Amino acid sequence: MTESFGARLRAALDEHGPLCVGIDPHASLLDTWGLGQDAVGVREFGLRVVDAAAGRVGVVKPQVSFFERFGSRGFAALEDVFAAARAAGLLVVADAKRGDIGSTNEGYADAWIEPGSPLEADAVTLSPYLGVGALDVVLTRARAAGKGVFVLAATSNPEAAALQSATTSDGGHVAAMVARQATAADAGDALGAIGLVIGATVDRAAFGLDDDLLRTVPVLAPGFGAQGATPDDLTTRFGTIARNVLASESRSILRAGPDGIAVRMEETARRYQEVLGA
Ligand SMILES: O=C(O)c1cc(=O)[nH]c(=O)n1[C@@H]1O[C@H](COP(=O)(O)O)[C@@H](O)[C@H]1O
Repeated sequence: MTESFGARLRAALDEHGPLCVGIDPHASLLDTWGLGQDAVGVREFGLRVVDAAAGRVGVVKPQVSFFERFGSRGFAALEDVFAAARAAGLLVVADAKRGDIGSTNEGYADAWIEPGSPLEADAVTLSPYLGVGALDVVLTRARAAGKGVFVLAATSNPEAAALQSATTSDGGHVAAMVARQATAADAGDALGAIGLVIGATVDRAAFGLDDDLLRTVPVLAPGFGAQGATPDDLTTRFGTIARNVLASESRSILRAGPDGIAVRMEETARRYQEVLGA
């Protein structure tokens, strides 16, 4: 039987702690890393981050846009980065933020979480703006294939708060409605396959994202590092669910450059472990 994404994520979190390293080859970072503004540059960047991550963290999160900007060559580079990461035993979260009407979502499931697909990842980020129900096909396919998804609930960027904390017709909040609908079928005692994105910069209470709703839900929490949240926010923001949280950092790690990145990752990973008392 295929091992569930929740079980694989649990094992990665328990072995390596919460740090998830974002692979975001911003144009400015390619320059400082001495790499070209082309598909060769983003491929090399991604492979070097994977090299540093292997054995030091459990999860990497390549940001698709920075590869996509080079068209088919960029996607080929992304395929190589995914393959190298998975071969190194890292879980790969494709930060693609997909989400469309149901029939089109089938194509996204084929692309990002279908075993054997050229862009096969372990999980993909999804936007629920066309309705959580429209994502059902991806959620069902993820569970069946031992893959995961992270649905955007309360994102780390300040512009999102008004929309995501808006009040729904039943008096709750949009983010909580997304959380409830997306994770409804995942009830159980262990981590599920359907995760949520909840920024480390947000006040969960303002979005109705109480612990009760999130007990067994994997949480992808960007906002640590460059956006201002610190490792201590793992416990101050997430409290009793902190052990189910992936603390995602991109620029704060990547700015260490090709020579410093392994040490930066190690130190940062250790800091999160200390916060959790591991
Ligand atoms: O889905 C994401 O990963 C994501 C969600 C969110 O709420 N906020 C957020 O910053 N992200 C991504 O997380 C990364 C954050 O990068 P840094 O701010 O450099 O750590 C970027 O790749 C964002 O696209």
